[in-house]
Amino acid sequence: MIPPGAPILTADAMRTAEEAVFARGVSQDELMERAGAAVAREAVRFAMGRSVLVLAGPGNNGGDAYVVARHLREAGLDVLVAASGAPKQGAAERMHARWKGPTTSLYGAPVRPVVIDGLFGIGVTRSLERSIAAVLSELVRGAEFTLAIDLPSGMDTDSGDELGAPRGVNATVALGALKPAHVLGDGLSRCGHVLLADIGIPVESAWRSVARPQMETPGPRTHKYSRGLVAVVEGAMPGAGRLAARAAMASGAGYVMLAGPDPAGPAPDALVRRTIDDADDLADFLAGDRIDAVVLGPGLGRDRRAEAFLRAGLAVDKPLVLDGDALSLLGTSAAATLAAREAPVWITPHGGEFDRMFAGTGSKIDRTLQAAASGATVVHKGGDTVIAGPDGRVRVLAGASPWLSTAGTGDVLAGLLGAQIGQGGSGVDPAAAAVWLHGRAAQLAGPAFFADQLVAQLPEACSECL
Ligand SMILES: NC(=O)C1=CN([C@@H]2O[C@H](COP(=O)(O)OP(=O)(O)OC[C@H]3O[C@@H](n4cnc5c(N)ncnc54)[C@H](OP(=O)(O)O)[C@@H]3O)[C@@H](O)[C@H]2O)[C@@H](O)CC1
Ligand SMILES: Nc1ncnc2c1ncn2[C@@H]1O[C@H](COP(=O)(O)OP(=O)(O)O)[C@@H](O)[C@H]1O
Ligand SMILES: [K+]
Repeated sequence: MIPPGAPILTADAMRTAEEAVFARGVSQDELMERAGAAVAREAVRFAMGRSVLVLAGPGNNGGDAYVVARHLREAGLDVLVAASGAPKQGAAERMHARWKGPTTSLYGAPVRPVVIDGLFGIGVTRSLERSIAAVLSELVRGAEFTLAIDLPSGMDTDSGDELGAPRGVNATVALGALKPAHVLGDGLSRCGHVLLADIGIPVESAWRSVARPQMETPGPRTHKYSRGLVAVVEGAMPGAGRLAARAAMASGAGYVMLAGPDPAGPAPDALVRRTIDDADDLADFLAGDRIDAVVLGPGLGRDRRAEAFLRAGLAVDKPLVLDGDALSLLGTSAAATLAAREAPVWITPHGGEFDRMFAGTGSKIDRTLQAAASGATVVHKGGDTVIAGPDGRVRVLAGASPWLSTAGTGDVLAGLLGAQIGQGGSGVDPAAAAVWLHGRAAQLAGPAFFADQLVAQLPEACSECL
């Protein structure tokens, strides 16, 4: 569980935000006291009177840990600090000096039912030594509940790669803002529930976790065309196009058309079918005045006809979603092709498709932003779905149901996005709305669902946004 709509800051950006607070006259001690008090408030609730082992490292994460230990002791709990080297300077050293309770070495610390992990936070620069990682892992495994201060110790803050962090942390209190490691990669399985503590650091960030969108209830003047006409292009695998079309229908589109060489098929009857003979025919159809958004790629195929359909789609001056086979066809020329297009375009690659289209360096957020420099809004899917716009805005949905890893759920997302952009909106906002609805529908569907059943949950997910 990740706090929705929360800012995400890199380690450097967090330090800059912290400096601004110091420049306004807040002392380092005051900020550390706030951080420790915020973590202690959560820790007391979870400890429920059990004895606590506070792990304290040599840096500021350790400084926070000594504050937590003091508060928990004042609350009447039995607290033991296990230190890996005492802090030598600054606020952390002063917090260490204020700790009057028992302290032991990290090595040889006893297992206790509650562990507070304050060894390392955003200052980790290299993999933990094996001996530290092993002790940490053992103490966490032996505990009934572990709460990490800012991050589980041994995470790369900006990429979410684990650098020795233990498994089994139940909750993490993110200080001041989320960091990429709370929402990316290994962080998804290492942080447990992520709680966010406001410690009075003003944070500005173009990067945020996805929040529940606000949808509009149709009014007396609404008609089917004003709610968006979405055209879904069907190809070699008709089921995929139909899933996308049904997802658009079940998420608020006023009118959905399925266009392809042979668009007949099972219900729903409300889906309007249009036979397309060739790419010229498709271009004429898509250019029609009424069409607000085009979805192209699910089940399209990769043959010459599919290529021609893709060219026709790219040439149309309408908001466009490219998914699946369309992305495979774009391949390594994706960035150039997308940059050449003037009308808005969204692409929805999974990790494999993304890697076939873009090189890129850095974290998943960095690489998705680099891809969005092509002018497309990029929805880089996975357990951590990263949405990046050409304007530099980023939205991340972390921790969606892993049951989504079933064929056709990507087609559903493409249709959902078609419905969102058919109703207006640009860049990351409609993409974040589509990804939220997709994730919520998956929660509602529970375990072991298949893509059709995900579509069935979309009206319920929409009802939560009204
Ligand atoms: N920024 C904010 O807004 C606020 C930040 N606050 C808190 O500060 C935390 C960041 O503190 P920080 O910068 O002192 O770094 P931290 O995580 O304690 O680690 C540095 C120490 O660990 C060591 N070390 C590193 N890697 C290692 C390894 N692999 N193996 C072994 N050692 C390793 C490193 O040693 P060195 O690399 O110098 O040898 C250094 O001694 C942040 O997460 C939050 O809790 C709050 O108090 C207030 C608001
Ligand atoms: N382990 C997972 N946890 C959360 N979401 C996942 C996971 N695996 C896949 N998903 C989501 O499921 C969808 C799968 O899309 P995709 O791979 O394109 O499937 P398909 O092409 O079969 O429709 C994406 O929205 C992705 O984010
Ligand atoms: K920590």
